[in-house]
Amino acid sequence: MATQAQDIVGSPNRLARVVSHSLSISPTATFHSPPSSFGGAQLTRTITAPKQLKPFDTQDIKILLLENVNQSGRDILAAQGYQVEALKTSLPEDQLIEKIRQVHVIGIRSKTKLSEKVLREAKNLIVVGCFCIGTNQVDLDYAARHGIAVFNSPFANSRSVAELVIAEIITLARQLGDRSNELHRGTWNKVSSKCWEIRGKTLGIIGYGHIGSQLSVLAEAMGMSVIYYDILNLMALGTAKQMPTLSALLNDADFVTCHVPELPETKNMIGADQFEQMKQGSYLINASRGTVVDIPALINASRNGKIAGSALDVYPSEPGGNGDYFTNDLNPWAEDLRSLKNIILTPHIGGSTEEAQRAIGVEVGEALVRYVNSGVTLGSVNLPEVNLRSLTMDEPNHARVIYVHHNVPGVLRKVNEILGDHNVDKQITDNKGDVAYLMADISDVRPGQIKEISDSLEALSSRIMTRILY
Ligand SMILES: NC(=O)C1=CN([C@@H]2O[C@H](COP(=O)(O)OP(=O)(O)OC[C@H]3O[C@@H](n4cnc5c(N)ncnc54)[C@H](O)[C@@H]3O)[C@@H](O)[C@H]2O)C=CC1
Ligand SMILES: O=C(O)C(=O)COP(=O)(O)O
Repeated sequence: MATQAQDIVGSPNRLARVVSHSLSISPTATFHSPPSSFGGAQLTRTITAPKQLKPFDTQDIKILLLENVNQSGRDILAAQGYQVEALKTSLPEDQLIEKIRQVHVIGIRSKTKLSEKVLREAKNLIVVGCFCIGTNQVDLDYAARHGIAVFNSPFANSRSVAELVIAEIITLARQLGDRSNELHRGTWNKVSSKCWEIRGKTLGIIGYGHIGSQLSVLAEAMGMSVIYYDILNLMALGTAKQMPTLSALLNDADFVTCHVPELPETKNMIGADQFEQMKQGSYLINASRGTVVDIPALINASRNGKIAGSALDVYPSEPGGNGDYFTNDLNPWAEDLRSLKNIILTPHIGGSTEEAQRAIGVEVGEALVRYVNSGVTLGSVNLPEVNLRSLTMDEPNHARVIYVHHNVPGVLRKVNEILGDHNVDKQITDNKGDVAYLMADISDVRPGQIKEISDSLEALSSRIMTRILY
């Protein structure tokens, strides 16, 4: 069971006003006159000047961060005055549901599953920050259809994963794990049989995206030949060669490494048939997602000598936190896997470096602040990417209206009938599939009118979520 070491940042005891799902955040605190100290200067509201320029009472925003999100991300959020609660582990589903009901923002990594069941309870949630690359753990479609934006960090840990794989290629080729374990147990076992240089060997990369292509460059620099397979036709780096089929790659590679996302099409992408097609005595590495490799098939292929070694960083089921056991209770074949020779088992650490975690904390932390404070969706993986220049502080009685709605005909006309009583300074709208995102800055608004605008927008049948900022 996950230990829940708590590390509370911010002010957990300060009561947040409940923000309704039609999220007009603290409408009564919406209009902040420019502080006199600004003397009418043309100050733009930016996320780095939160103290007096904040668009609403940021102390009302409740954030839950799970899975030991890096301090860099926590600091960015806490600096805004948000209430930030940070836990070191993921949470069991029942506890997650209990917690998620109360927060406006949740930050997770690869472990926490935000399924429809969980998100259905998240009545106050406006945004999810995945402090990692993968977003397969979130029901992106459900989130979009309920106006919940999702952000991630698309490549801040790619280099760390690529470097780990390089280390694993050499470790497997030289059986370093076994030699080290033997000597740890006191056994001197100096052998060269079936230990190889990697120079001149062929690396087969499945998925030539951010990680696969970075790995390609590093592997060539060490004298390997690189071939890759991808569903997209992608430019080869260096002298790498794209293969027409997965089978062609499996037939030719000495080392096969997987870098595809978790998708229905990639589930058990490497199974008994694929091991069959691999070279005798070849190696398999998986640092993508645990569902990509059929592990019982890998165990068979290792036992019958087809596979000379393997490295796994990811598993179909992973423990909730450090110190938890990796046993058959979690994955029925765990003991068999642990008993194999020349297998490197790591606890999903591909992206776990100081550099990567710090960069991810900053990138996702800033995206969350931008979204909460300004409604900007740049970098969102499930909503259309919409940006609008920030309001300036010297103009009183401005408001930013955000209206997430179903992408059906006639909505803009109705919205603009509502906003038309005010001066619409600027407006932008875009859609992604069935969901559209509209942002408008309006002026000549008196504080009492905010609720009226919000209620009118909420009454439209197209409404998914309304937020009024400033
Ligand atoms: N072990 C770890 O700690 C980490 C694991 N990851 C995992 O690695 C995965 C890959 O990461 P990136 O390279 O950044 O992703 P990416 O999106 O840049 O690249 C993935 C590539 O896979 C290709 N692809 C998709 N479906 C395919 C299929 N059926 N057959 C062949 N190719 C296919 C795509 O076209 C794309 O080029 C992530 O989705 C994540 O699950 C990412 C970071 C850290
Ligand atoms: O970035 C990813 O997708 C990863 O798999 C790394 O996940 P983590 O942040 O270590 O839980």
